[in-house]
Amino acid sequence: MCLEGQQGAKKVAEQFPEDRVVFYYEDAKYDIDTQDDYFNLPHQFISVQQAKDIIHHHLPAPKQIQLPLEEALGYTLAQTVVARQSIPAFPQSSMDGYAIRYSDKEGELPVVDKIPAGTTVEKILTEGQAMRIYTGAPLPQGADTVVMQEKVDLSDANTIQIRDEALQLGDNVRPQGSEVQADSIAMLKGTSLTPAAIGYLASIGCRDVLVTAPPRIQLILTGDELKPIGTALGYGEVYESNSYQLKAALQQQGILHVESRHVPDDRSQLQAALEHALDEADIVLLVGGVSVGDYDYVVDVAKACGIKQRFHRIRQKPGKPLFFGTQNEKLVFGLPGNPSSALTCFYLYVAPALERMMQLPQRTRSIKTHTTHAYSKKPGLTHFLKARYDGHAVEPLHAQESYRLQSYAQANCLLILEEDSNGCAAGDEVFIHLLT
Ligand SMILES: Nc1nc2c(c(=O)[nH]1)N[C@H]1C(S)=C(S)[C@@H](COP(=O)(O)OP(=O)(O)OC[C@H]3O[C@@H](n4cnc5c(N)ncnc54)[C@H](O)[C@@H]3O)O[C@H]1N2
Ligand code: MOO
Repeated sequence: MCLEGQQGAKKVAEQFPEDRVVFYYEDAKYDIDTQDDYFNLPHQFISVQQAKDIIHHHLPAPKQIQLPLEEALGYTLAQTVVARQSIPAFPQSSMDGYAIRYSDKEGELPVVDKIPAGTTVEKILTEGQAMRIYTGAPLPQGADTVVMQEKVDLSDANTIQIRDEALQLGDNVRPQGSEVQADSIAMLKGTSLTPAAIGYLASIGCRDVLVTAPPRIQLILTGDELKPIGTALGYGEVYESNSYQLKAALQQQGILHVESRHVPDDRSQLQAALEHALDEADIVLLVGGVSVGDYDYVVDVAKACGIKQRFHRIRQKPGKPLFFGTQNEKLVFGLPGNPSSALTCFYLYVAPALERMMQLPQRTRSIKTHTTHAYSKKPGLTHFLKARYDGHAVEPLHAQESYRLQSYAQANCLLILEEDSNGCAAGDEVFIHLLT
């Protein structure tokens, strides 16, 4: 059906002057006047880029959570941290040696006291004296310089003579507040919490941090044929493996705790599991049952649970039957059950959504390189081939079938062959999607 000339279609066409707008018959009942109207359509069999745009449009605003520092690795700081105190909190020696007044450096100085690290009583150094001091110890009041112990002659009478031509005022002293001043900005909101960032926050006495929260995720695995690993396979059974790879991929995104549940191909059990998951989670990942078979209930059950379909099926291989829907701010992905398809859909659609929701640094994923081998395909679907990139060129691997993971286990990227292409010849320039 052609909507040319109708109000809604006209307005969309005005907003996307470069694009041709094609509507399926079912969609024609929707009034499309705004970009929101477009994104709210229950799209079918769309392009990879449309799918990415639709997911992006429906992402909820990032949330925040307070975490103990030791659990904050990899998250993004959601609040600027202001230092409560100056660090170092006192002028501190950075060497094992002697604390002196710089103006006394030529004289013979009696060593009148000893200051180990951890000394809690402030000592006072008067003119013409030295004090033994150790790395990390507080400088005595009156001292301004530390001489390394290798650069002095120590007499039997416990006096020192300095042999350090290059000695400068303030040498080997860490001034109070030189790391950070009390009440100044210690770390800006948006900083990625690397091991060093966590160490730095600990060193300034910060115990808990406000970070962008990882979404709560529930995994639902569907299929009568699935058996847990560790048991013997009966006739017609397969090991349930998708939960392992998806949980591992989620862990790489900083999501460590994921609840998963296996449900048989039964409409009411699936509906109960999905309703429970929607109560508990921000994102539900359903796996399997998303295609067109008589036992593929995911799409129907999602609708019965009040989930609005945003799209079903993408013009891509593997992962063609991917479903995406929302219920208020909750996201529901129906990943295809074939293991390669599930993982590829995770990498292409779920991982970028998580990165945005968690405000993680955007990784450069798509790069241009050359392929070592030819690969032919028919136009119509974007192909994502399991492939290995060595820094110079990319090699498409064997075992591209979506039920197989053998070569995926060796892959570090996906080689992208565009929807309308016939494939590639050896040496052709291609885009790859990096996985590591
Ligand atoms: N007539 C058609 N049949 C199929 C089409 C189609 O367009 N027309 N699409 C095919 C494509 S492409 C895919 S991908 C699959 C997706 O199917 P489902 O999402 O419905 O997945 P299932 O049928 O439940 O399972 C597919 C396959 O994967 C195995 N599986 C499922 N879950 C797991 C798991 N957790 N761990 C390990 N293996 C799993 C399952 O046993 C099947 O072998 O549909 C095609 N069919
Ligand atoms: O899209 Mo399916 O994922 O080709 O096997």
